[in-house]
Amino acid sequence: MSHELADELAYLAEARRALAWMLAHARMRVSTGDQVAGDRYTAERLGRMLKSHAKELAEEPDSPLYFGRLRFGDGDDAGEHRNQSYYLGRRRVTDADGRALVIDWRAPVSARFYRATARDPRGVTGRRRFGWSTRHPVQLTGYEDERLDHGEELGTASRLLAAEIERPRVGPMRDIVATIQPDQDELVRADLDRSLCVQGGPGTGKTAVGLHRAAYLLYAHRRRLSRNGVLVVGPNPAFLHYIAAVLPALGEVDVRQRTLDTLLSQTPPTATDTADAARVKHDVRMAAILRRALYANLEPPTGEVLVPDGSYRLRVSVHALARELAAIEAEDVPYGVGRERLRARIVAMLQRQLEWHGETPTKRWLDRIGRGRPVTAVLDRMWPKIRPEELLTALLTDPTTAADGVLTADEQRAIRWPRPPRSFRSAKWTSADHVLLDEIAGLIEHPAGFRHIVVDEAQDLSPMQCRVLARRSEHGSLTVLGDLAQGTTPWAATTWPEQMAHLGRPDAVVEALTTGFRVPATVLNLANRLLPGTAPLTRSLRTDGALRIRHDDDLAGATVAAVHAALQHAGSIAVIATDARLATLSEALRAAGVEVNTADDDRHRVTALPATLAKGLEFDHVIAVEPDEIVRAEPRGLNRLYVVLTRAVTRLDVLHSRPLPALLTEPVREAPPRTGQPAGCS
Ligand SMILES: Nc1ncnc2c1ncn2[C@@H]1O[C@H](COP(=O)(O)OP(=O)(O)OP(=O)(O)O)[C@@H](O)[C@H]1O
Repeated sequence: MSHELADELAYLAEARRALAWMLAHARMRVSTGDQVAGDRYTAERLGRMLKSHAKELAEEPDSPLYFGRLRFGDGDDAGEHRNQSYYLGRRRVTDADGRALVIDWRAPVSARFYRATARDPRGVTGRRRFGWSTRHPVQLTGYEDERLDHGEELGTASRLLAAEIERPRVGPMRDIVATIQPDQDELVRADLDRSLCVQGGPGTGKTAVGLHRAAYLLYAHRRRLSRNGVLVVGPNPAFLHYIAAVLPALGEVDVRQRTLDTLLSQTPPTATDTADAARVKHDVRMAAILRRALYANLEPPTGEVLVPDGSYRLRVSVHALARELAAIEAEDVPYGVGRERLRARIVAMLQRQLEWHGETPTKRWLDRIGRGRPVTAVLDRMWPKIRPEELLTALLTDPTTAADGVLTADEQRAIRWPRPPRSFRSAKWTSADHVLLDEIAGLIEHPAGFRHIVVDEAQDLSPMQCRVLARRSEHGSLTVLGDLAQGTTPWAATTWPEQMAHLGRPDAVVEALTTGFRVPATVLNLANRLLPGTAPLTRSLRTDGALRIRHDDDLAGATVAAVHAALQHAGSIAVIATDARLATLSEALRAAGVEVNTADDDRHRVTALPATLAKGLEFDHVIAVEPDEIVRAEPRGLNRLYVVLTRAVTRLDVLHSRPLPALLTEPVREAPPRTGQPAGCS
């Protein structure tokens, strides 16, 4: 064993002792915590905090304590780090004297680990990456050095990076702290107030960047983001399940992760729209229609306000009421605020009259008059209280008035309920209706917002869905991740500036990620044929992939054979087909004795996945069945097939009985010359 490795092993032993001390110390604090705290509430909170800290630490010995080491030289550019050496890990580890043996990957100095280059070393003379065994208990297996002061730099040629991205995928998504790339790190550590839009082809690390950015922001702005500060929005529950472990592995358990549906309602939709109705309801023109429908409830006054008060009769004239109504409408405040403002102005006018009589109204008097019948009755007529469900029921029962001049007759017909419910209480709502209800609720009262929202697969959001998130980030910022080429909804975005405008950030700069960490070049080349000229420019780091295209009239038999062959290799396997075909394929697999994951049991290696739920996921081995059927199943079927094919990490089998979509078999046409920006980035 070399001296250096021996030194490293000695350091590791010391760091492990320090961690054991931290754990023992945390446990002791758990047991004494409630004696230290003054009252029961504080004791309970403190106890909970200490317990979770102790639990976190107890889990730590199973994972590598650190992944890298930085050494600084004695030059000016080293600054306060002159001649220092740091170990970087997922968490800070300190010994009994408070000396940091491992620093957090999010600490400011760690940025130099990810970004220093031989050309721009930033004071760093040496960078070391450690390799660890993947079996438990983890062992240090070696390291890889870059002497930046000698001009050495591995970049993406790093052996440890290659091993990491080629590691078989099993179970949920993993964190990438050990191998974050410089362009990814720039995005992860961007300022909290900066809204980002990240366009990148399949497997370029958009999801990984978004999640690491959330973890970074929570570290750098812990107090500002403490409660309900950060929200992550993903396309479907399967995707959220897949990414759920990343933030907790980075020590962050307080981030809400939601789909748009679950963000909007605790209860799932109880009805479905026709394709035409959904298209209209997701159109941004609905925002203007809903506003118009809501404000159509304002009525000019028809009589004065008369409040008998002891020997006085206080009055507000029709003219004064009309003047206040117009003034408040022009103030552009939420509808609910407008109503209360009108109430306050009426009361203020009554108050002035009382004062004119030489009386001084008390706060109780003001409250009584404000809530009393004469004022409330006028308010209910002029500025009535409205429930979102009531308004939407009226609109979908008869859209004519509100939609006149905005929607065509056909569009109005598409959203009109064929059989309106008796009351809004018995109405059944679709997923798009939940978006409209939220728009109305937002017009009435601003919703509670988040300081930062990470939105994944954002190309698929409709303008109305974008507005849901814009409303919740009005005083915060957004990280918007997506790929225009993977847009599969009827309303998928065609340009990012337009989508960012719907998200309330028209000026956000579009950043591009162009290195592919998942899809092998052979597979990417095949998938890119589906979208000539529009697939984003991605340079795959993976040269090891295998692609097999097979014609077989017995698709079920061919699928079973392909799964058996795939099971000879390590890693996860997905059979992806249209919903309609999948039932037959799953049955054939089970009949052949293959254990297939279900919604309640996902411990097996094989998943049968509908093409519509594949987005964002990845599998070592993908078996895509009958591409032509996937393309024909929906209007943006080519984009769907593009998503399906690009789920493969190592091997892709394409099985077909019908002819393949022509684009996959035609000779590749010369693409128009590319400018510096990826095609999807316009
Ligand atoms: N710097 C990195 N080091 C190691 N692995 C990485 C790195 N960046 C990304 N990966 C891995 O590459 C894979 C793809 O990443 P991710 O899912 O974030 O890509 P994506 O751009 O969101 O893809 P898609 O658009 O297909 O959803 C993941 O397994 C991720 O862990």
